[in-house]
Amino acid sequence: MSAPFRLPTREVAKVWGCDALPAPFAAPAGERIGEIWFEPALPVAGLLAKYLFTSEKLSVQVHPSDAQAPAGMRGKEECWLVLDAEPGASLAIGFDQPIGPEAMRAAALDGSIEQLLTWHKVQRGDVFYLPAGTVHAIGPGLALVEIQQNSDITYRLYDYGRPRELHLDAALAVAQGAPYDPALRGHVDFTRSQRLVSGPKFTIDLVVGTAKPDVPGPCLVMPLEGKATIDGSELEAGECAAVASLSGVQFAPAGCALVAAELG
Ligand SMILES: O=P(O)(O)OC[C@H]1O[C@](O)(CO)[C@@H](O)[C@@H]1O
Repeated sequence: MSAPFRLPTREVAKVWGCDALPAPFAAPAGERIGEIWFEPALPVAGLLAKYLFTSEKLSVQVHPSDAQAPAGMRGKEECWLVLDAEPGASLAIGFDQPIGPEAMRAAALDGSIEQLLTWHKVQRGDVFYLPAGTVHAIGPGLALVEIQQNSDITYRLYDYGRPRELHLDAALAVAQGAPYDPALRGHVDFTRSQRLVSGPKFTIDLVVGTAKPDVPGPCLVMPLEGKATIDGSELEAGECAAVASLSGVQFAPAGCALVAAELG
């Protein structure tokens, strides 16, 4: 395979980010890093993988679908795998009760939307798939991997009074005022390989040990623990590569990794 296969990283400072990151990451002095992006590239240009580190709540937000995104842009479906959670850490997905657009607008304006969302207590190994249109907010005290469509369209409904831009009309045009489907939540214990997500926009496999998942084409490879070897070159935990196939990839016997592939 032609080098370089490692995707370049981008550290994104966020008001809700952390000034101390777990190894192998490190925040530059004085910066609160919320996200480490792996810049998408061929042959997997449609997927964006990130690590997220939170010390405060993210905005209450929603993303559009492919059909709802501005012309020429992708929508944003996303999946989270929780790597670490402080005791009591939680994240919000969907609403406790169905809610219409006007009530959602009023709740976003007065901040009560935060209490109308369903806050899920989380722990290491929890997995959530978020279809476009799902209203959500990630809480503090979390480290997670996010695999998402390669899109940076976030419509904020509420930001706890922080001085960041809101996008209420755009958000209300795509937001589903519905409870979260519990079938979209899972849990892994990192002891065995398994498929975490089977579509509709991408697949994600957790690989524990050396056996390769059934992923026939281009994919992202993200070692979480231990190294993977790609055509003889080592890929460390905390790195991510885009490969044309898994044929040249060797997973570590005692490691675990994520493999993500675009669908459609
Ligand atoms: O608007 P905020 O709070 O910075 O959150 C944006 C972030 O939230 C996420 O959509 C995760 O929910 C990230 O992909 C995105 O960068």
